[in-house]
Amino acid sequence: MKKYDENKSNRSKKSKHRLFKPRKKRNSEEDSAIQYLQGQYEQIVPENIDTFKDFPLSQKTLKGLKDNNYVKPTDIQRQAIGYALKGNDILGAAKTGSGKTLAFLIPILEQLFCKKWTRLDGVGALVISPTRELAYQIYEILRKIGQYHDFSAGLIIGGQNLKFEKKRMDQINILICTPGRLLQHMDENPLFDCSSLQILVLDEADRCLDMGFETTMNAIIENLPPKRQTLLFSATQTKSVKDLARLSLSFPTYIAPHEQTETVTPDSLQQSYIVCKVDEKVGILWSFIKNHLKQKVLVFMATCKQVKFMYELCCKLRPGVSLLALYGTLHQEKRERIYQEFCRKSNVVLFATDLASRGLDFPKINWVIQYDCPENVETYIHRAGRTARGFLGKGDGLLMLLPNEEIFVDDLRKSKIPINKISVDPSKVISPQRKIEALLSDNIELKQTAQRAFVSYLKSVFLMKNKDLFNVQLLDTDAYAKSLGLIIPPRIRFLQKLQVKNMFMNKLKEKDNVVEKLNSKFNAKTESDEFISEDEQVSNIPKMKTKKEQKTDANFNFHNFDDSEEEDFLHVKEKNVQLELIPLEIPKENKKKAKPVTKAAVAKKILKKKIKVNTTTKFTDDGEIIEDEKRDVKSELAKQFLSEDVGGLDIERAKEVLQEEDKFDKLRFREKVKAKHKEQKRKLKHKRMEEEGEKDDFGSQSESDGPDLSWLPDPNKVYDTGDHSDQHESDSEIIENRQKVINTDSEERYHRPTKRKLVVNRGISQDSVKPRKIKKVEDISAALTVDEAEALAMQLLYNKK
Ligand SMILES: Nc1ncnc2c1ncn2[C@@H]1O[C@H](COP(=O)(O)OP(=O)(O)OP(=O)(O)O)[C@@H](O)[C@H]1O
Repeated sequence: MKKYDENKSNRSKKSKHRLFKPRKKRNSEEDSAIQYLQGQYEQIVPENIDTFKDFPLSQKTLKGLKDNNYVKPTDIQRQAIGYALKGNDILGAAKTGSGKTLAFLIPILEQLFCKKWTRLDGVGALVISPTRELAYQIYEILRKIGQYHDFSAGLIIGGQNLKFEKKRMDQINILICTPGRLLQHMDENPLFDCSSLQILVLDEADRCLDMGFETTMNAIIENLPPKRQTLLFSATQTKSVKDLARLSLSFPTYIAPHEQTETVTPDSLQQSYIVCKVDEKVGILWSFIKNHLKQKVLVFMATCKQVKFMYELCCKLRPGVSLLALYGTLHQEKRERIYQEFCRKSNVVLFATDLASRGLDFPKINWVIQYDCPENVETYIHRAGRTARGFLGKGDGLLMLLPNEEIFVDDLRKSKIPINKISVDPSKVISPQRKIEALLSDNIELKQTAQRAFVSYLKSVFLMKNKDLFNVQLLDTDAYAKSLGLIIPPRIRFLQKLQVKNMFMNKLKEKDNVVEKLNSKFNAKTESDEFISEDEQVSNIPKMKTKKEQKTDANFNFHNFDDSEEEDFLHVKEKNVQLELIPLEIPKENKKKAKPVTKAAVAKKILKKKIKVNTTTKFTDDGEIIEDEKRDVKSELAKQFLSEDVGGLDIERAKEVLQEEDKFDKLRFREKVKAKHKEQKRKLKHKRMEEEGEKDDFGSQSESDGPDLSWLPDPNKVYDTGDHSDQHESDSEIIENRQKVINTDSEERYHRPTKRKLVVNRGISQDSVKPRKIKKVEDISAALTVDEAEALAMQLLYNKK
């Protein structure tokens, strides 16, 4: 309250600058009104309350209620408001749709009014709701009935602009929030301060305090001032002492106006159930929708994926009514839009998860269908309670159960829920299976959605706590897949794993039985063995097996277990009981004692073995190590640095080393670039040559044909006189040489290659381009004897003539 006083003084300082005289008068009026109201609190008798005016409420609140047509309080309002005004902690339980929201909003307004709460006083009341939609709904009702008050109210829920919320947190008096976002502000927002909190309200308290929100709620409660008023409301109120202790309630008043009534659900709610096979569900729901086109229907399903699929499928099948879907994985804006659309429309079907099961007050719902069996009775009550709300509300509920789920009806009846079995007229059920199959074959996305829906449903059944009620093994998965239009049932990995695990457990059990048998047999045997001579006993002891043999025996028997093997198994065991039992019966204590291998231990081991971690060694085909240049250090400085075995890291030194290494890296890089350029050039050249080759193919003769020398004059015609027989040399060598000389000579005359001139022009030394053939002539002349040379000269002269 200290802060409150400080703020009051601040306020008076500020007000000096304004015209404040008339306000002073009003203040005194207000004070006396507050005093009067507070004096009346002790005299409230719930039974005497007929209208809201009978409560000692402020004019502002009464006006707000009247404007919204709230004249007569409901049972829970009549009983709870009085105690709440007195400042008692309250545990309120009343049927769904019985007006619990006003039962806590009116006391909040009144308490803050009586304490003259202002913006500067910070958070005075905190309302926590399990879902965003419910928080939004409470916020809207508060805005309506509190319109004449000067308090500021804030809606703090996930999916909204956190920055925007953060800036305004210090100006909010009444905070409506979801647990997650509230904790986020508590942790991250320095402007958030709830040290002067007066009232804490948990709507759907049992849900807020259950396992799902446990840690978040514990953290929130820790941050709240212990001196406060706490109000808990729900249709299925928690009575758990543990929960109440968590909230440190001080002598809470338990208010349950409907506890003595015959039913826990609204009287105007007509409830029925049907039993059908899992593969009939889609057909029945589709037929129901087709037969209730002029109604407002809410269909609850177990998972988001089912909702998504059913919504998309029905949209494609076009039943002739508006369709909506509401589930947690949708974007917040979309969720809000759908919520409002469903509130507004009258002929509409909404597919939803349990997100919409608690607290939401959709107006005038005709039917609530529970397509999948609810987790427990509480969930059933909240789902069904979305219809038949308020004073005049009426509605119907339909629960669809599988044959094995029919036992759930007993639980419902035990919990005072009147429900009747009805049967479906098969002639009225139109199964859209063929259409669905056709749609799925055309639309791969829809098919994938169907597959996900299929798996998610099985998973949800598998994860349910109540195994008597939910048994995934009893589901005809193939038929169910077909009903969703999936001709080939999707793989259900978690089920396959489960089956393997079950098999494993069964075999273990069988083994345990065998071991027990063996133990008893062994005991019996040892007793009888006492009468056998020592020698005989020795001969009966089998040869000791090595550990490895024991292990393989055990494994073998384990994996290939059948009756015949059991015989062998028993036989062997009888002889060597001690050995065979070891691998089978691993004492649990021993298992526990096994030290977990820590990362540090692994690192130590590696260090001991001197293994260089994070290194890769590459080998050639011949087994030689390929050196990785990138990893090896090159500079002397780096080598020295690595060889030093000093703990820690000298950053300056490491920098120097890196700089040194950098030089080598640059060199390596340059070399690489050069090699790359070279390769590019080579490729370019190769390409050019190929292109030239291609040109030849099209332009002239191909290379393989050789150059066309047909235009050259025939050397024989040029040099020959005609009679070759006379000129035949006896010596073959001379003929050969002579021929060469003739060729050279003719080449010189007719084919002086221009290329050589070009080469000379480029400045290449003359020696390197010396015509080889001239050299050959020199060689030849050198190799000839004097006589031969003379003969050759004569011949040449003769030819010239
Ligand atoms: N005094 C009243 N007079 C007329 N209508 C009322 C009054 N109180 C509540 N209602 C109407 O009754 C409906 C249900 O109220 P509310 O949502 O508070 O119920 P609830 O008990 O919180 O339900 P649930 O358990 O499902 O959360 C609302 O439409 C609300 O406007």
